[in-house]
Amino acid sequence: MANNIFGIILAGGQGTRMGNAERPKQFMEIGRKPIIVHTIEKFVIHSAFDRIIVLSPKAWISHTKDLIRKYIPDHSDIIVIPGGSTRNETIMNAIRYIEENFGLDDDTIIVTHDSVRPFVSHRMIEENIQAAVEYGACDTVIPASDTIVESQDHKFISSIPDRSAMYQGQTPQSFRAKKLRDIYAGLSSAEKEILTDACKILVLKGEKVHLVEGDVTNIKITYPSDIRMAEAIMGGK
Ligand SMILES: Nc1ccn([C@@H]2O[C@H](COP(=O)(O)OP(=O)(O)OP(=O)(O)O)[C@@H](O)[C@H]2O)c(=O)n1
Ligand SMILES: O=P(O)(O)OC[C@@H](O)[C@@H](O)[C@@H](O)CO
Repeated sequence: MANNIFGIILAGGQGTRMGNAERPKQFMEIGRKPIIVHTIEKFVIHSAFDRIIVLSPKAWISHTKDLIRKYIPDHSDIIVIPGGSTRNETIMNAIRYIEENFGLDDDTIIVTHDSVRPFVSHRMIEENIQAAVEYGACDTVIPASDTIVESQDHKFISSIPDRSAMYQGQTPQSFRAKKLRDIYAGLSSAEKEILTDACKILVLKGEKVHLVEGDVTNIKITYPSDIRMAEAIMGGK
């Protein structure tokens, strides 16, 4: 059966680490355009998506729609709905919307991506779709360039894992949506509490998640210094 494929742009956060009370960081500008617009543009040009669902904080829904109307000429396939209380609740809002409006089955694929990673490439998106169809789930990663140090007490090192087996997670993270939703629904509150991404939902239950090669330029804009880094990357493109 043909896959229904949805792009899920995660923009439901407040950007507290950016320290910018005026607006959440996804609405800040780089290269004279809001970060979220750069990211949406990367998904709009990819023909595989049946729809692109953008999830923003409730208070920023109309602003998001205004930006899309202003910057994205053909925005008929873009839907804007509210995000959730956590990053994974935002993903579950997207899956619920898909189920209610398009139907949800084992062939429904979602490509979830941080709205604040505007330098995602066509290749990463394409390989995410392929891997999600073939393997059911995938994570976009880059090999760790620094040695990873673990400290349980935040004072002394408790372990230094073998760097050759270490990666840094990025996004997109892509899935068969129904399976992700069903496994997430079975997690305890304690299990949900420790999650910082979506792939761990599956990893906690021993499910396989395939690796897709990311890129060092696929940065997540988190702190003020990342804005300068993003402008530099923009300048290089
Ligand atoms: N409830 C949430 C929380 C985060 N995100 C999105 O997930 C991505 C990665 O999260 P992060 O960089 O942590 O964004 P924020 O949560 O906004 O940042 P902070 O933790 O500094 O508040 C962002 O695009 C953010 O908008 C989301 O869709 N819904
Ligand atoms: O919400 P946070 O920014 O703290 O973390 C999000 C990250 O975990 C996410 O962007 C990928 O790195 C997942 O591997």
